Amino acid sequence: MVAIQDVFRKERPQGPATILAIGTANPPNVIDQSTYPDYYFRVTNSEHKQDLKNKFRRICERSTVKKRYTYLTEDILKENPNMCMYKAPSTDVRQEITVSAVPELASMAAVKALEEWGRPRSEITHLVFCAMTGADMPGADYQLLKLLGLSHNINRTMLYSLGCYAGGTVLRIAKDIAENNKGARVLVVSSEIMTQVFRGPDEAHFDSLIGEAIFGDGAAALVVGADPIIDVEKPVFEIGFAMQAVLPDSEGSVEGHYGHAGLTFHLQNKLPHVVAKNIEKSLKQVFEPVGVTDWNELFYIVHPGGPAILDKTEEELKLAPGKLRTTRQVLSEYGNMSSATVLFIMDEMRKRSVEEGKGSSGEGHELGVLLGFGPGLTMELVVLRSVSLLA
Ligand SMILES: CC(=O)CC(=O)SCCNC(=O)CCNC(=O)[C@H](O)C(C)(C)COP(=O)(O)OP(=O)(O)OC[C@H]1O[C@@H](n2cnc3c(N)ncnc32)[C@H](O)[C@@H]1OP(=O)(O)O
Repeated sequence: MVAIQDVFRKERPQGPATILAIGTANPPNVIDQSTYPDYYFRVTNSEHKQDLKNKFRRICERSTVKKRYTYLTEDILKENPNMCMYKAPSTDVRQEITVSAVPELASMAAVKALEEWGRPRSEITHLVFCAMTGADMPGADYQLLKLLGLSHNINRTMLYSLGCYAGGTVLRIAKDIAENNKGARVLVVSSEIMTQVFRGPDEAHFDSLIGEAIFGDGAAALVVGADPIIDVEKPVFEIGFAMQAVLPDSEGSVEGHYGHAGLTFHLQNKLPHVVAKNIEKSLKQVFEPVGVTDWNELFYIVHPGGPAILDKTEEELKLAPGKLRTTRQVLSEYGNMSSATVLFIMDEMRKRSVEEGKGSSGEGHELGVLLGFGPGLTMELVVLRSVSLLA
């Protein structure tokens, strides 16, 4: 008798997983950071908390964020005043908005990625989807499949509640799928809606106000596959290696907890320091075997949890000025969109590299690193290899 594994054994592709297209999307409502403190304290009926408002204004100014996008309008907040308190029963309404918004925004990003990819949707074989919020059954992956008209036979993986590091997680999983299944084409999606996180100010929870100053809504989608079809598929970056680690002495640095008032975020002041002091050890582990010891030889896509994380990372790695400029630009234009942010940075980097006549999609460098951070404190490290832009 033929063994079952021999019947279903898959041929493996020759080359590494490759990013073949990227699309991004944001909801239409724009937050102007310069007027946000006035708006936020007015809409949450907190005008009397003047000291807190002044401190919040300083944080907004120093956040380096200029604008961000949100599903939440003033009308929604007026209709749901409990969302404007620090902690009042409001999970149901938050959930109602998020459950439909997560797949909706995801589909807008995915349509752009699929258009750029250029092949029929029926050739997508796998879907890997992450979202911090909006857990539901069946999940946002199922809703997206319906919205896009994807095959009912694709293999779906839905990852809820990972937090900001998930932008690296989805790439790591997509790499394993693409490199183990010949012909696999993986639609990778991150859709992050902060409706569960928005809340009014509270003096005893200033970390929550840091989230209010930086978080924004956004979705990104990628198509990943190995052995690109020449003259049909256009590689953007190769995924060379991917790993995850829990950083030492980091427990409690970032946590999120669900309750009757949605998702509350807890951030410790030491977070930027913990992140930065652990990066070099991991870079050495990964890059020394391939002969890279000067960290300025790499391009960088770093989850911009806040500018303090980027400042400390630059300092620890002794990076030349401007090495994180694409990361900082995305933070400035969109805020911290949790896991989607690193994928936006990747998109921005390959576009700028073309516009500025760089030799490769990685700002002229061959190798680069994508770093995701989030609850745990968990770090995802993904090594990317750029593609040549020289004719
Ligand atoms: C969602 C996920 O899974 C992962 C994530 O991305 S979570 C988000 C992670 N991001 C962060 O933790 C933000 C990191 N911090 C920053 O970038 C900067 O501190 C900032 C932009 C928020 C403010 O910049 P700054 O004003 O130059 O910082 P700094 O002087 O250190 O702090 C200003 C005030 O905020 C307070 N503060 C800073 N971080 C705080 C925290 N985590 N909790 C409470 N208070 C905090 C400081 O104590 C200080 O208060 P005082 O003025 O009363 O002394």
